[in-house]
Amino acid sequence: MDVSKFVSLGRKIIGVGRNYKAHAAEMGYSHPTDPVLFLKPTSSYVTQGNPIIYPKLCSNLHHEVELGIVIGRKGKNIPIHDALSFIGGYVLAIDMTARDLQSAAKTKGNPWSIAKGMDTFCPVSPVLSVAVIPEPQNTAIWLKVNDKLVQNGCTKDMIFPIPDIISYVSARFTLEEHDVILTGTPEGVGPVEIGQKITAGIGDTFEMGFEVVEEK
Ligand SMILES: O=C([O-])CC(=O)C(=O)O
Ligand SMILES: [Mg+2]
Repeated sequence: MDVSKFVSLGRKIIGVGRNYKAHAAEMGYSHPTDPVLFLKPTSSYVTQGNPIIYPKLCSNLHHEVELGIVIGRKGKNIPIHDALSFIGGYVLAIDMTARDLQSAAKTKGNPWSIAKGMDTFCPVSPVLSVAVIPEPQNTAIWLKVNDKLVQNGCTKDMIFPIPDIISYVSARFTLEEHDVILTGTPEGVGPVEIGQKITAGIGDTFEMGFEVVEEK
């Protein structure tokens, strides 16, 4: 699968929040009893070679490194035992979050759409084949800000494992080919600043870099 193809197809980006206990703890969230879902528009995609834009409307932009599942075929009400067969590949993604806008939305009981969905808030790798990630539930994901390692997690620490997420989402939204599910971030989220370089990777298998620039 070619990332430029699925970006242009304009499918869904579904985020799962609070899926790692240590991240839920660092944010002061209670332990969720069901996956917490949100959506990002496809206009938030940004691929390597292009910068992350720090919006003028935001004053606390955070990084959240995540493993993204790329759906390989259409499915509705997918049973947990069959869920892995709906995976067409993976992306490494950064769920960029305007933490100030998210906090304000939480206080008012408003949705997170703006905080999660502004332009360039979904940096993604090219689609990685399933063969590249043989153990998706035991894979290291990490993120550096200017060469300082700030997130260093493992997908084994997910509260809701990948098959459960796919099943849960598909009971609510029909999953379509090339949809992306962001599976949540491990601990260590924090701010990025204009001029910084963000590097994220999957163990020592893959890495990608993005520069943070001011909105013009
Ligand atoms: O904004 C948050 O903390 C929720 C979220 O996306 C995550 O846990 O990955
Ligand atoms: Mg996230």
